[in-house]
Amino acid sequence: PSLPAPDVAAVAAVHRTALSQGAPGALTRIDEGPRSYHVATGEADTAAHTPMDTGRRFRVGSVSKTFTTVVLLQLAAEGKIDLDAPANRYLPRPLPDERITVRHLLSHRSGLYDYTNDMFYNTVPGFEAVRNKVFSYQELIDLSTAKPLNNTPGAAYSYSNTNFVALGAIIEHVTGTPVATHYQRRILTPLRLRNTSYVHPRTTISGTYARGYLRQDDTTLPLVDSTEQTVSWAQSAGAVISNARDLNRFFSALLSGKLLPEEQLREMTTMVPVTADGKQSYGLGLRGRTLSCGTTVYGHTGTVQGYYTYAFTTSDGRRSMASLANTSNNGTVNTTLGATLDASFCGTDPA
Ligand SMILES: C[C@@H](NC(=O)[C@@H](C)NC(=O)CCCC[C@H](NC(=O)C[NH3+])C(=O)[O-])C(=O)O
Repeated sequence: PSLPAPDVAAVAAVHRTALSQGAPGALTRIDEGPRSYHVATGEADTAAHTPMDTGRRFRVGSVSKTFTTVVLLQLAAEGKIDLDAPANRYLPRPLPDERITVRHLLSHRSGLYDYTNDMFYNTVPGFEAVRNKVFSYQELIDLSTAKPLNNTPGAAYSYSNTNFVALGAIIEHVTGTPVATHYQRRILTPLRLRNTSYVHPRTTISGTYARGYLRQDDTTLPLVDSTEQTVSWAQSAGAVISNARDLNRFFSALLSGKLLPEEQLREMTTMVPVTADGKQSYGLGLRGRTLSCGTTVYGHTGTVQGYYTYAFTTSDGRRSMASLANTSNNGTVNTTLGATLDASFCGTDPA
């Protein structure tokens, strides 16, 4: 079934609303076969007054979780990891509950506490305390396991960055190779994602990029430029840098079966509802959203200081969209930006 054409005017209206709610800039790129649609609004750099453009790189936050999942599931397809084995079989130091499986980590059902709740309770002080820090996976896991599990392993969906830090530790312990190398060899090189990188613990973004601006908890105070940071607090859960074109290519390739064997892609896209209305779901490192027109799209969202990302594609990978607003700690902007999905895939302005 062919989708209605993207409503580019509606995307631009969503951007304008996001700017009115405090985002310095926004970009959306839609790719469908040889066609691409571009909408860029506001500024990529508020000091230099550089206009936003859709080619700029940015920190993608939890969209990184889907990259980590592709590596993990390729290892599963190679027989190196059993998704239903205890995660402890593959970790250098055990998690506190043997019942936690690799699949629980991939689907946010382990119960492991999310250490970022404490780390960023006070947004800017929390960020300033870690922006130049380098953590080991174990240090982050230890921050989590200092607190009790949220739930019995497998009993419930409970989003936690700890899950994907543990998966990064598993990938490196099982293969002896850094996650960065796996991203490069298994995803970035084959798909020619030349604007995507994993440069942890380097704090700078190379090439042409959008600067990110973190809103303070006291919203009357000016935005904080949060562009340079290690993102070591997230790593395999959130430290990838990319741009809209590369994200669209990544998700299109993933959903059209170019990155995983059928068996693993089926496991990844076996979705569990995570909202009462059933419109939002989670599979393995993958979010599902059913839009106002009934179309379900697959991808991930991302939040890292100064950057909100949406990156989604259709079930056949035919049409993909990536949107960025270069602010964060602003839930209104994050919700507003999500309306680019309806405009891009349903061709309507959901307002
Ligand atoms: C939700 C999102 N998750 C992610 O992208 C991960 C990597 N980010 C976080 O857990 C947010 C950390 C705090 C951000 C900070 N907030 C605060 O400091 C709040 N006190 C900010 O908004 O920049 C996802 O999966 O879509």
